[in-house]
Amino acid sequence: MGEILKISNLTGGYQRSRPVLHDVSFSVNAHEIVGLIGLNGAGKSTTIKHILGLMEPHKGDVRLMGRTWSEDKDDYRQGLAYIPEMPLLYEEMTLWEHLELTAMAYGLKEVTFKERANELLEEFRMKKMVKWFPSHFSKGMRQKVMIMCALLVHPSLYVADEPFVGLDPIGIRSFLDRMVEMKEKGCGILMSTHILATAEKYCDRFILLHNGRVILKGTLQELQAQSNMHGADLDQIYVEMTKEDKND
Ligand SMILES: Nc1ncnc2c1ncn2[C@@H]1O[C@H](COP(=O)(O)OP(=O)(O)OP(=O)(O)O)[C@@H](O)[C@H]1O
Repeated sequence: MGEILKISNLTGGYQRSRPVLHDVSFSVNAHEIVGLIGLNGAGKSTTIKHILGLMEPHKGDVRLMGRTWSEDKDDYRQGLAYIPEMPLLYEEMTLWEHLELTAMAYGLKEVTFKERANELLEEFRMKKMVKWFPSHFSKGMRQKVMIMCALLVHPSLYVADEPFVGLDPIGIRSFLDRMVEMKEKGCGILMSTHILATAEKYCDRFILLHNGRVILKGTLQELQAQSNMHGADLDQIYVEMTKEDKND
């Protein structure tokens, strides 16, 4: 199976003297959605920062299509699209300009850009707002701009950090439908979320992080077998595995 992202024995964090992640290893393949699951402070966002090349590993490495970020920064960056938890928009740029800027950063052809942009505006019900500035957007609308920017480009890997926050049910459905479509086209998708019922429905595999370590990984069936909880759902496994006395 085509390996898109491979994290090997990653130890990392904000200070070398105090790593947050310890020996984290997992991969994301083409044609799969992988759920990154963990309690508050487990290390999901820190893992994502390492994937985005914002932080240097203390040990181990992160490879996107076989390359590390430091080997080829531009190529690495164009290979992924990121949907952050907190929408980051330029207050002086309209919605359309945000889409245009993304298209330029990824070297999208004009015709492809316009076709995809119009489709996305329609689907996310944002057509009326193309000339608006972010100060007029609701929280969910801001998140939709981030999602539309990510969907405009077709990278090898999508990384989404809590993508549902602030979205209405139709927005969530559009986002998930699109993720499934991108997965079918061969992208790999890594999605961090606390909404386990949705994760269980859409993710092919899961990575359970706890205190900066991977405590379980695999399909739901594999997680059930590893935790000796046959028939349990993701929520039950997660609660059981993160009980303080079990792992500390
Ligand atoms: N900027 C920072 N500087 C130092 N430590 C940080 C910083 N950001 C996060 N941490 C620490 O790193 C650890 C992991 O945090 P991280 O944000 O990766 O967790 P998370 O799993 O994304 O949590 P949440 O579900 O709350 O978003 C925590 O102990 C946190 O205190």
